[in-house]
Amino acid sequence: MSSARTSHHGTDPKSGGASSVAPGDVLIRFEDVRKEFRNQTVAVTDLDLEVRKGELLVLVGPSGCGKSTTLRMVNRLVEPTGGRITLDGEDIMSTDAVALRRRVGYVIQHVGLFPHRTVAQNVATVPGLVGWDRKRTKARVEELLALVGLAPETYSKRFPHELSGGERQRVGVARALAVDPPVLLMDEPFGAVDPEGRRRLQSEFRRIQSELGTTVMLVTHDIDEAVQLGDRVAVFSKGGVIEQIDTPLRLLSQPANDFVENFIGSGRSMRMLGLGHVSRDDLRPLEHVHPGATLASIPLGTSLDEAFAELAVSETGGVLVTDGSETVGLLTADDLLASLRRLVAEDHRDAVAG
Ligand SMILES: Nc1ncnc2c1ncn2[C@@H]1O[C@H](COP(=O)(O)OP(=O)(O)OP(=O)(O)O)[C@@H](O)[C@H]1O
Repeated sequence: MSSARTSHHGTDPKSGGASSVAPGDVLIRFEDVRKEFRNQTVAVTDLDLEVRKGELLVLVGPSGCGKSTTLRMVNRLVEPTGGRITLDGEDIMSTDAVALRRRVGYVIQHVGLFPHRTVAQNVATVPGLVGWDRKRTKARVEELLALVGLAPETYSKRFPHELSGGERQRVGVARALAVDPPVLLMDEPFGAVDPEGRRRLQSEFRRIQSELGTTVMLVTHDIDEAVQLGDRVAVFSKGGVIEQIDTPLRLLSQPANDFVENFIGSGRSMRMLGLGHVSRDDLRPLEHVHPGATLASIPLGTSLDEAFAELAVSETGGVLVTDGSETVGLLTADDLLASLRRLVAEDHRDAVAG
């Protein structure tokens, strides 16, 4: 994972450690940004926000709080009415809007693929606009399709109506990544996918993003998606106000105020469990297994919430943990709790070090 995974915090949950980040590590900066629409709706009041190079920053909050407006100001689909937004130090208002949009990928829920163009032609849209030759474009399209899990030989020539919703979403992601933009803006990108496909797509996307080192701002109203995907999560309230910006674990373990706590809602601890994974350090030796006991087994790397579900139905209070075909240890409820505590302590240590 890129260095962005190791987040550094200041002590102010609303700054998300802004003061501790070197200026060169910030890719997008919002300074006192305001957006008032013609009908006098103030969607964003006075926003200060820094997006660090290589991080995946999630904007989450209730409907109508200004998340999409904030996102769309970065590529000037919406123009700010006050303050300043810089991309790599350059004021976006003095950058040509078309050139800006070529540097900033944009993925929305209803992907907006061109219906009469094949998958390959859709992915090749921006390379075509910026004048890549055919050979380079073809190689890039194939590389990207493979990256998002769509075998080029099967999918290149299909049309959007010949794809499932999840496959269309993947094509949308591949298209947005085609010229390797330094920034990707994503507005509810996985919204159209069923829950199971969504989880898979989320984790695949996470892998791709960290491989490419793309800086991502992603909008969702789903707190589960936010804490699963984000290096940091900004919780918005009405008027584009940031109530807290922190790592997922800090957000869940130390909500800054009642608004954040209510927004996260019940199930905070289960969500925290979802952030951890069973590792060798959690296990006790196999001697602890009761002779004659029949235990379920789970692989190393299973998320702690799934491990918890197995433990909840285990008659002896333990599950075996495997690495490939080998059983490597026993996990009990106490071990699971210890693992969660360690996770929180490590995150806290990072925060203090930052
Ligand atoms: N073009 C527009 N003209 C006038 N008001 C607008 C416009 N676009 C958005 N708004 C208003 O600005 C506020 C913020 O909208 P925005 O779409 O940014 O919220 P959001 O947090 O992304 O919501 P959702 O999760 O429902 O998409 C809302 O009150 C919305 O009605």
